[in-house]
Amino acid sequence: MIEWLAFPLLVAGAAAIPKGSNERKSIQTIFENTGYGITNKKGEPQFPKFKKKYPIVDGKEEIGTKYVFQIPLGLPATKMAEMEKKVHFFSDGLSRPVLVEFKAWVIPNDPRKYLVIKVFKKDIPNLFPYKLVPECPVYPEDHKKTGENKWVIPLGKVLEGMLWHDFEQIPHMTVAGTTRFGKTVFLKVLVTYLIEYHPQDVELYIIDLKGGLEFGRYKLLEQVKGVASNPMEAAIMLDGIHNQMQEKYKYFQENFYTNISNTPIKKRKFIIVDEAAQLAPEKWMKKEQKEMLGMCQYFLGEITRIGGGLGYREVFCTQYPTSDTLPRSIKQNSDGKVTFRLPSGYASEVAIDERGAEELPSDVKGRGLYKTHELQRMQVPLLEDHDMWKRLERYQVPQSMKGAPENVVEYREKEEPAGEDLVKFG
Ligand SMILES: Nc1ncnc2c1ncn2[C@@H]1O[C@H](COP(=O)(O)OP(=O)(O)OP(=O)(O)O)[C@@H](O)[C@H]1O
Repeated sequence: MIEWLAFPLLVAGAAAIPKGSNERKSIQTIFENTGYGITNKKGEPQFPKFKKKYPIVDGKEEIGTKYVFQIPLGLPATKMAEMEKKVHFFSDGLSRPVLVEFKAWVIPNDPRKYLVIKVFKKDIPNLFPYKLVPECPVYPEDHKKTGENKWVIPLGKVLEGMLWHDFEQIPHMTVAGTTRFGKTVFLKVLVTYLIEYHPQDVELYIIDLKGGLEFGRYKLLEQVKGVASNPMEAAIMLDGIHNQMQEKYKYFQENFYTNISNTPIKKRKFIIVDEAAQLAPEKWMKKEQKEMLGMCQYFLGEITRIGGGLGYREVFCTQYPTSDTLPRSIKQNSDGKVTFRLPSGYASEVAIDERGAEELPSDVKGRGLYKTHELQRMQVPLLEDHDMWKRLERYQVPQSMKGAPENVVEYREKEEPAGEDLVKFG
């Protein structure tokens, strides 16, 4: 019978990785020591076979080596998925950062799936200044002039280079993380980058429930259409946005538009909520207060449910990810999930559907995980306030010229060929 090797048994009789051996041999020794294979009918152990290796390159720099192995026939895919998670077998053994993947098209013109062990020369940095964020490859060099309709932001540095989030592909995002680990800095990176790359087309609605101090100054930016700093203001703002969205829905129906990406409409509206736990109704609250918070959560859920195709993007942040603070309706429709360090595996499961955020280092700020269909470990760029304001101050306009942009209270759609819309503040 062919069977998956019971690795604890083998570990007991494990051979040490020979000193001075090369990486490839070390990986093979790790396969043997951890039982990363099967025994065939004759009782002979079979391990993945080395096929090829390639350099891993970031820009002009060689940052590691990719080892491609063919797995023995009969090794089940479920075991491969398990093994992808046991990456520390390799990183501990090789004393290097490692990624393990099982995927197709690793070898040119070969659609078969192979086991890929990527060994990197160095780990992601503990500090990644914003000014080192490279030009995003999706933006043409003269993007700031042409205003190309791409909505990508930098998330951070990962082992393989730079990680980006594309709001056209994944319109909504949740962000979790215990206080002081980097959520606010991440939001500042997001807002700054969006404004720098889309000064004409981005509209920001900020719900800052941490007292309104952190984002108060943003009110002065021409792209910021409203800052709500308590649940009542949030409810009014969200009610206005919800009305806008319904109008827009009708407008899309009348024009046979199915998704904003395929229309001439250039504007995108970002609704940023920090700290969402303040919107969770509590037992001790008065009925009216509970209803108001419930309404906010309902509107935020609706934005993620139908807003994506209409050009609304939600970024929903919380320190305490629980089923109350991160409602299912929002989480299910937010396919990009960022988390910084969290206090428990349970909180991590709520935030990203798996454990891991509780194991992020406690002494590295801005270290996070990004979950889509896969999980990536990243270091978010550090953008200091003075640098941010140097970049943004040109977009500051006197409050009087902006009207009173506290809340969105009325919405009118103006039928222009470009499909631009008007938001009126009261
Ligand atoms: N990406 C980063 N790189 C390096 N240091 C960072 C990074 N992000 C945050 N820090 C450091 O950690 C401090 C706290 O970060 P931040 O204010 O973003 O935390 P937070 O999670 O939003 O906390 P709170 O919820 O209390 O506002 C920052 O002042 C900065 O010194």
